[in-house]
Amino acid sequence: MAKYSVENEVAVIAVDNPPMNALSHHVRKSLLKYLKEAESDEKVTSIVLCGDGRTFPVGADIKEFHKSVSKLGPTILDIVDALEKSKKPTIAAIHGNALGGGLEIALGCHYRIAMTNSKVGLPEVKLGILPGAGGTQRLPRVIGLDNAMQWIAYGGHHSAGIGASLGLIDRVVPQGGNIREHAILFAKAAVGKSLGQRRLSNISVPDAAKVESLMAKHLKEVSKKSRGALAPIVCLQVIKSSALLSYQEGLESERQGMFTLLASSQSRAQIYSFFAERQVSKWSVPGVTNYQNAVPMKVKAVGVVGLGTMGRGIAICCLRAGKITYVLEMNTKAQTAGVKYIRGYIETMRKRKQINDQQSSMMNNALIPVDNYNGLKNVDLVIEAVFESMKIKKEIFKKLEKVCKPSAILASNTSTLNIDEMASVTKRPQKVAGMHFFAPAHIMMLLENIRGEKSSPETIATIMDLGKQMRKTTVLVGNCHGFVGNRMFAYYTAESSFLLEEGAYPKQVDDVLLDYGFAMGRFQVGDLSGTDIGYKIRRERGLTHKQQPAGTPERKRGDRRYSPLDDFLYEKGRYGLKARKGWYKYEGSRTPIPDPEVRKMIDDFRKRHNINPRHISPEETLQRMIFPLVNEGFNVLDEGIAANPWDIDMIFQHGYAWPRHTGGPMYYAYTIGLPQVLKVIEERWKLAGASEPHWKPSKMLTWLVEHHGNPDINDWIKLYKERKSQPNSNL
Ligand SMILES: CCCCCCCC(=O)CC(=O)SCCNC(=O)CCNC(=O)[C@H](O)C(C)(C)COP(=O)(O)OP(=O)(O)OC[C@H]1O[C@@H](n2cnc3c(N)ncnc32)[C@H](O)[C@@H]1OP(=O)(O)O
Ligand SMILES: NC(=O)C1=CN([C@@H]2O[C@H](COP(=O)(O)OP(=O)(O)OC[C@H]3O[C@@H](n4cnc5c(N)ncnc54)[C@H](O)[C@@H]3O)[C@@H](O)[C@H]2O)C=CC1
Repeated sequence: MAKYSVENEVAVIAVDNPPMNALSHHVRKSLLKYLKEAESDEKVTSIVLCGDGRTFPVGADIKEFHKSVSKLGPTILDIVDALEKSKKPTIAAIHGNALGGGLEIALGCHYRIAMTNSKVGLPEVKLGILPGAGGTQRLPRVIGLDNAMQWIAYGGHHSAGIGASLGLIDRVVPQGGNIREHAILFAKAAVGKSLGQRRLSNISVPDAAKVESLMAKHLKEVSKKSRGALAPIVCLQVIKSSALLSYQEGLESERQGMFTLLASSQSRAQIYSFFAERQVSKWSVPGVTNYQNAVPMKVKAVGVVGLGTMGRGIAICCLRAGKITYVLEMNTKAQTAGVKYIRGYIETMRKRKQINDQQSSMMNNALIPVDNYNGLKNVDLVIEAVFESMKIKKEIFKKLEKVCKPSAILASNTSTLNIDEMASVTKRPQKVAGMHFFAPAHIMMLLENIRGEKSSPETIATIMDLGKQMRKTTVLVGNCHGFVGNRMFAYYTAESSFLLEEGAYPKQVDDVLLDYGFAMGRFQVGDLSGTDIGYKIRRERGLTHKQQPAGTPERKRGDRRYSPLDDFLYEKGRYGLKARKGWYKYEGSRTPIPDPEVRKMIDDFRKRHNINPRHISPEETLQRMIFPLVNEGFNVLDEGIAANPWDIDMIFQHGYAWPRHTGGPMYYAYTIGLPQVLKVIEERWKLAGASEPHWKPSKMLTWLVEHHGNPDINDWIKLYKERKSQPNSNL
C-alpha cells in the first residue's frame, strides 16, 4: 500500500509495504491512484514520492515474478510514465536503498534527492533480468552510456554521493537530516520551473557517439566476468538502443529483452538463488532447535590457532566482525608472517576506503598475537586451523579444553575430518562444532558450519550468528567425511582424473567447464589452490601412491577405482601456480599453458595400463563431472546432512564459484529434469559397476523420479520424507 497526505501544498506519497517497500501489485495500484489524486487536486502544487520505514522501494516484488500477478496492471512503467508526465514537479526522496524498479520510479520523477548514506542501483542483472521499467533507456540519458553500461550490466549498488557526481541525484541530504522535510522544501522551490529537460525521456544520451567502442569494451568485460550468463549481454544490447533509437523504440527493445530473459532458465535460477541465499539463514535441526528459538552466546573475543593460509583469513574475518582476535601459531616464522599479512591487509582495506582510519586502528588494536595456550584463556570461541591431521587436532583440542573458559566454544576449520571425534577428547562435546571456511577465507562468501552429534542449540546458534556477523552466506550442515561441499566435490575431482585416463587432457576438460559458466576449470582451480592440498588429504587417509604396499594395483584402492595421476603430479614437484607448474605451466603470468610434460605423464600412464584413448565429447565430459556430484547431493539430503537442496546450491555457489545462472548443482539437475539425470547415472552405473560407487543411483533420486517424475525442487524433501516416514517405506 501507500500513504497519502498533503503538507503545505505538497502531496506526499509514501510507499508502505514492509520490510523493503517492494512494488507489489497492491502498491502499484495504490501509487497510481494517489498520483492521479495529487494531479487533479488543485491545492497541490508538487508531489514527493518516498518510502515509509526502512527504505525507498528496493524494486519490483521478486516474489511475484513468474506469477500471473506480475502482469496485472498498473505496471511499474505505468507509474514511471505518470510521474514523468505529471504537470506538477515530482520529487523522489530517497533513503535506504533505491534499487531496480525503485530507482526506475525515481528516474521517472523530475528530481531526486537522497540521504548521504543511501544506495542506488539497477541490480536486476543479478536476478537474470534487466531493468524493465524504462531504466535501460533513462539511466544512460542521465549518467551517460559508459556509466549506465557499468551500472546495469554488473548490477552494483552505488552511494548517493557517486550518484550526485554523475548528475543522477540533485541534492544529497547530510546524515541526521530529515529527508521528507528536505523533499517538501525542494518541491516547493521547484514549482513554476520548466520541466521539459527534467523529463529524462526528452533528452538524448550524452556519449551516444561512442556507442560502438563502449559496447565492445563492456561486452568483452562481461563475457570474462559473467561467463555464460545471458542477462549482462542482453542488458548491454538494450542499453545500446538508447543511443541509436528513439526513446519509444528503445522501450520496445527493453520490453523484448525482458521477455527473452524472463523466459530463460537462467532468470529462474537466479531468482531461486536470491531467495535461497536468504533461506539458508533460517536454519533448523528438526526436533532439536531452529533459528527462531535458539539463543546465540555473545562472542567478544575469538582465538585462532594456526596462522597458515586459512588462519590468516579467518583472523581477518573475526577482526572485521569487531572481535578481539587472539592468534596462536607454533611456528615463530609463520606467526610473524601471519601477523604481518593481517596487518598488511587491514592497511589495504584502509587504502581502498573499505574501512576508515578509526576502524583500521581498532582492528589493529584488536589483533593480539600470543605465544602459548594460556593466552587463549579469556576467549569465547576458538577456531582451530592447523594441519589437516586428526592426531594434531585432537592434541590441540585437549590443550584448549584445559585452558579455555568452560563456556568457550571450540570450533575446527577442518575441511574433511570428523568433528565428533575431536569433541570426544574434550569434556564439553556440546560446545564443539565445525566452522569450515573456504580459501581465501576473508574473500570467499561461504561458511559451512558443522553441527556435531552433541553440539548444543546455543553452540549452533552462536556459530550461525558469527557467520552472519562476518557477512558470510552461512549454511548449517551435519557431520560426515568432507561434510557437504568437499564430500560432493570429491567426485567431481575424481571423475576429472578418470577422464584424463580415458582420453581427455586438462584443457579439454577445463574448456567444457568454462563453457558451462565456471570462471575456472577444475584443473586451473587445482593449480590455484595447490596440488599439495589434495595430496595431504589423501595422505592423511593413507591413499597416496607412495603409501601403498608393494603389489597394490596402481588404479585401485581396496575395491574402488583410483586415479594416481594427481599423486604423480605432486611427486614431480608440480604443486600448482605457486611452483609455476602443476596441471599447466605458467610463464611469468597466471595464464595456464598446456604443458607437454603433463601430456607425456598422462600418455605414459595410458600406455602402461594399455588404455586406448578415445574421444570424449563435451556432453559426456559435463555429465561425468556434474552428475556424480548431483547424485551424491541426493545422498546428502537423504542422510539429513544437508536440510534442503538450496543449502547445497548455496554451498556450491559461494564456496566453489558455481555459476549462479545455473542455480547450483541441484537446481541445474531440476532444470534439465531428474528423469534425464537419473537415466545417465543408471547407464554409467551399468558401465562402471561397483568399483565406482559414486555412480550408484541415489535412493532418493530414484524414488522421486519413479513416483513424481521431475517434482518442484521445493517439494523434494517434503515428498520424500512423507514417504520415508511410512512404516513400510523401505527407504
Ligand atoms: C514480470 C516482471 C516485470 C518486471 C518489471 C521491471 C521492474 C524491474 O526493473 C525489476 C526489479 O525491480 S527486480 C528487483 C530489483 N531489486 C533488487 O534486486 C533488490 C533486492 N533486494 C536486496 O538486494 C536486499 O534485500 C537489500 C539490499 C535491499 C536489503 O538487504 P538486507 O540484507 O537488509 O535485507 P534482506 O534480508 O535481503 O531482505 C529482507 C526481506 O525482504 C525481502 N525482499 C528484499 N527485496 C525484495 C524484493 N525486491 N521483492 C520481494 N522481497 C524482497 C527478502 O526476501 C527478505 O525476506 P525474508 O527473507 O522473508 O525476510
Ligand atoms: N587451504 C585450504 O584451501 C583450506 C584448508 N582448510 C583446512 O584448514 C586447516 C589449515 O589449513 P591451511 O591453512 O591450508 O594449512 P597451512 O599449512 O597453510 O597452515 C597450518 C598452520 O598451522 C600451524 N600449526 C600446526 N600445528 C600447530 C599447533 N599445534 N599449534 C599452532 N599452530 C600449528 C602451522 O605452523 C601452519 O602455519 C586444515 O585443517 C585444512 O584442511 C579448510 C578449507 C580450505
